[in-house]
Amino acid sequence: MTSHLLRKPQSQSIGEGITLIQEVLTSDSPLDYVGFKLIDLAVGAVYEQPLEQDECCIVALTGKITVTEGEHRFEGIGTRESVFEKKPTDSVFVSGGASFTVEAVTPATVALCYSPAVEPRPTKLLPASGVGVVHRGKYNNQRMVHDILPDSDPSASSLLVVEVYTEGGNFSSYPPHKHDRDLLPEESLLEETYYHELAPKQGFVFQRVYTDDRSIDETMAVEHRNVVIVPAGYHPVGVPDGYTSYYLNVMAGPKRVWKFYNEPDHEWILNRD
Ligand SMILES: O=C(O)C[C@@H](O)[C@H](O)C(=O)CO
Repeated sequence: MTSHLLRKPQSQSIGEGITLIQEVLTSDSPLDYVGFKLIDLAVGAVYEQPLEQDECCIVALTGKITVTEGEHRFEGIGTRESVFEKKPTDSVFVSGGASFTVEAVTPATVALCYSPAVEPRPTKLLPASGVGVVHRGKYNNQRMVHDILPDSDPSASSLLVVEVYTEGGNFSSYPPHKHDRDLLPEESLLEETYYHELAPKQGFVFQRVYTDDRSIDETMAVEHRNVVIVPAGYHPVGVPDGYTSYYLNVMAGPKRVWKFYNEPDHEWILNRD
């Protein structure tokens, strides 16, 4: 059966030195709020993007880039050659209605994270030094999180962006939680995309996306550079021994609050000594 939630990488030339690896649009996915692109840039390549109704977080996943929007110019940003250096990177937030360019100073991979521009916000560098690093979980449920655009940071009007590292033998986004009901303060409605990388590259992880009524229930073998779309439901990730998992989450919904709801059957996992 073809999965509607799992996207394999493509390799489509969309300009001189620009390769589109992933593209998730609201028009070709079950999502209403979240869009995502991943592009590879050769040195000197310039990607240009006019934004209309969407705001965008440009994440310098690897390599060095220069981002320009109007009079704003952020030169040579980006901190790592591989995401598996496990250090935070630089990003730039650009609001709806603006137009930006990304130029590669070195070979680079750039994540473009989109959501509706609810209110205008100034263009802003989100420097690596400002990224919160959080270690969560215990036993085989440990992960490290880089908060690039958490809900505590008002730089964006609807977008949330986070990176997560999970070592082999561990689960993350676990115990299973969801955020698919606009029911604050108990739960917020946030769609989500997962962009995955693996080290070493031939690895895979398992991700299950499922709702309480099982109208969605897919368990996917997810490989390097795949995207998993989470329109609703629980979305845990399990990482086989020997491999390290990285994923970049983009979330958005009607309210910019990350309030998740743990699946009651598995909540006991959080309450162990
Ligand atoms: O803590 C984690 O395991 C990361 C997840 O919270 C992940 O960012 C997510 O599921 C967001 O809803």
